[in-house]
Amino acid sequence: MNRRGIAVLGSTGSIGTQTLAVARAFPDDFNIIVLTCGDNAELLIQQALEFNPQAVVINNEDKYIQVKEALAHTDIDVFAGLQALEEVVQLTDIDVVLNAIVGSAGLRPTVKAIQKGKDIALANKETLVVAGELVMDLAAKHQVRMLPVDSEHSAIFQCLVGEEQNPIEKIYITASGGPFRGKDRDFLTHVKKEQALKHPNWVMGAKITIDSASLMNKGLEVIEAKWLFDLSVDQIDVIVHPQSIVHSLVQFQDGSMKAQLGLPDMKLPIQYALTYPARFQNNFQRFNFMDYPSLTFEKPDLETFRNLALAYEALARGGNQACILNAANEVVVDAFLKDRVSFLGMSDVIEQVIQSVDYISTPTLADYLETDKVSRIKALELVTKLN
Ligand SMILES: NC(=O)C1=CN([C@@H]2O[C@H](COP(=O)(O)OP(=O)(O)OC[C@H]3O[C@@H](n4cnc5c(N)ncnc54)[C@H](OP(=O)(O)O)[C@@H]3O)[C@@H](O)[C@H]2O)C=CC1
Ligand SMILES: CC(=O)[C@@H](O)[C@H](O)COP(=O)(O)O
Ligand SMILES: [Mn+2]
Repeated sequence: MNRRGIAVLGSTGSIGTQTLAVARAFPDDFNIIVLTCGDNAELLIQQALEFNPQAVVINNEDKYIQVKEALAHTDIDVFAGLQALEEVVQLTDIDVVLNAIVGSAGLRPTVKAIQKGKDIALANKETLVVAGELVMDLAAKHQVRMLPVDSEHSAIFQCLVGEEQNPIEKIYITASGGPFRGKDRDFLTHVKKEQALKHPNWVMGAKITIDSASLMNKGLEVIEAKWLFDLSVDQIDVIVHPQSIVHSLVQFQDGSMKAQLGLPDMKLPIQYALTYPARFQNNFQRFNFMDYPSLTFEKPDLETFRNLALAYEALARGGNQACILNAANEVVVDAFLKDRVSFLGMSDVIEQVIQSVDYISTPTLADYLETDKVSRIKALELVTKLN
């Protein structure tokens, strides 16, 4: 494989730092061209000094001077703001844009990168939740590869290698069930962010960890899978698997099922997205059957965890519904992390926002951006009213 030029969007986060750990292990194979972050200037500077990219972007414009001054003795170009993010993803030496931004803020840079013909390694599931049809059509038009980083989608992607001629009958997306698996609504009435932030198997950023606890993460992943693998809603099932060892399964037309297994470690799906179709030797910890004598499976509880049902409904209705769901969810998760809404209140607000924002059947990019904005305003209003 030629040395691959990589842009890491969201390099200071959980996926971003693990991506750089992978890049660090294979300096002859990966060349970091761009690093970007939201707010964490100190870590961005440290990463830039280690990887010597062509450009860095910090979204928070107030921190531009701090980064600029710290890198003044280097050749690294320093930029700030969303517009700059959309420009740097187009740099000639970039082959793959690994998008590890959290939230719908990841959509516009993904679109720009695709339009410039860059392959996308996608952790930022919100991009496909908000505008899956538009993004996948654009990727097909520009012959760009959409390489999943999300562990379940990477698992499905790996199961599909060599199966290009064989239609999928069904996929099973596994869910850990989160820290509140088996709990009832009485229990959930009183849970606090400290409890919700304790994921049983994965160490991740705060937003996705809350999504896992509320099962919204699984809802977003159902939508992400629909677009990545071109499936209908009834071909996508969720199965709770508390050990997070089976990362997802594909069932083919003859009833045969393939699964991908491994320890819960995001470095593997990140590495596979960057080396695909090759597999590189590494020293990640190996699975030991004796540590997991029993792998178990159970049905998700959609009545207690309404977010998963809401996501299925939004996907079935189509248009801008999943965009509304996602925007409302981003607002309520932020509010929950600030103790401004209760755990169960999050689904109440999301449901009300979906009911109140106008439906658009075939949205353009501008429609999605406007829907995202309007839905956030509505969700904020409802959160404020609840307080
Ligand atoms: N963590 C995981 O294991 C997994 C994550 N994912 C998905 O990957 C994505 C990233 O998740 P994760 O790494 O956990 O999240 P983190 O919160 O840890 O990191 C998010 C990154 O995005 C940056 N960022 C935040 N807001 C903006 C913005 N408005 N504009 C530009 N950059 C921004 C942050 O910068 P800063 O910190 O400097 O503010 C940080 O670098 C999410 O979509 C998540 O669902 C999917 C599967 C697993
Ligand atoms: C690592 C990863 O891909 C996460 O999306 C993970 O799946 C979250 O765990 P849950 O199954 O609890 O949502
Ligand atoms: Mn996942």
